[in-house]
Amino acid sequence: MTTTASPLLQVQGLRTVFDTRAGRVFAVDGVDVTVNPGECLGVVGESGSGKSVTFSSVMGLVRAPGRIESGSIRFEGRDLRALSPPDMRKIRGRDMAMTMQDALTALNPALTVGEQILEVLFAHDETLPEGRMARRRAARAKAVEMLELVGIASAGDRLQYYPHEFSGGMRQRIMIAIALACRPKLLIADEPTTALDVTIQAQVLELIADIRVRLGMSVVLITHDLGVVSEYCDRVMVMYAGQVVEEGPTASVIQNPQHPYTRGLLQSIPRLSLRGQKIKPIEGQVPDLIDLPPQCRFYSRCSERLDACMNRIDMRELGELRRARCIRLPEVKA
Ligand SMILES: Nc1ncnc2c1ncn2[C@@H]1O[C@H](COP(=O)(O)OP(=O)(O)OP(=O)(O)O)[C@@H](O)[C@H]1O
Repeated sequence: MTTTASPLLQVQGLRTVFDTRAGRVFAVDGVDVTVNPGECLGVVGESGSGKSVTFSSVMGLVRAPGRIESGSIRFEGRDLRALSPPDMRKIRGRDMAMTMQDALTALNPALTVGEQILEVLFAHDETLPEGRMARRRAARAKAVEMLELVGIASAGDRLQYYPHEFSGGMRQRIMIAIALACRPKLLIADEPTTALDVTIQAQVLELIADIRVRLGMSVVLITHDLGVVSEYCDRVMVMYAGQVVEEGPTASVIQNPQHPYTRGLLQSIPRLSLRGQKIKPIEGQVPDLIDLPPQCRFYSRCSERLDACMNRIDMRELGELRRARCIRLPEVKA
């Protein structure tokens, strides 16, 4: 993917916190994200690393007790944090859309899937004709088209069905259809396959990959699975305890991981474990995000730690569009 085109999404220094009874949770702490037009960015990391909160922040969907404390979020150059709630609602749905991990709770159980797709189209689709009946007819035709696009047969009839009448895989497809109703430029798919069995997982991922090419959109794929990233993503961003710890073109990161955490992730999955090495899980726990010491966040779990890792560790540019947050790495001066 070229780096010369202006980014579709550019996030800099994002900090999102949750004020809880136990204290302030630094869920996202100084995260930078770039998504270029047409590319697929994989976001990987263990549970609680801040993947969902980062992209809920981008979508303007963080709710109290959470809030964005600082950072800038630009979409096609527009500063999203400066937009009014109605202007942000317009962008959400029309220009960028996010599908949630659990389709059953994300969909409205009281509305048919047709009503839910129509709701999005009526709110955002400026190409619908004037006049109540003509508008409804055109929107219905588009809803059928979207269900067909995500591979749902007898789409016209299925518009009358409620979410619970579909299987888990079908519900994910419906959520994708709703997200795509207005042909957004960016689709953020948060763990689209978590609740699904392996065959259906592959179908949903293929579907997203296929639609991405057909609609020419960018995709952010949030996942625990580096295997999925290696198959579908141009670039990967590895998150740990609210920070990005490594980033770069997928093949380069997977063949030559620079951060000990990325190496740990690779060794903990069967398909991609480095040649000749045994599969082994990363020992220890993600640190408590409330009381974070200034040191490297991976310190307590890192087998390569040095005394100097007790200091604050910044991201280092490594050349070839790669970056990692580890003191052991030589910095490349541009
Ligand atoms: N509503 C909330 N209240 C308090 N803390 C929260 C809330 N939502 C998220 N967090 C904090 O933010 C951290 C990051 O959450 P996030 O959902 O972004 O992780 P994730 O990497 O997407 O994990 P998963 O893969 O399990 O979805 C959590 O560990 C939690 O500490």
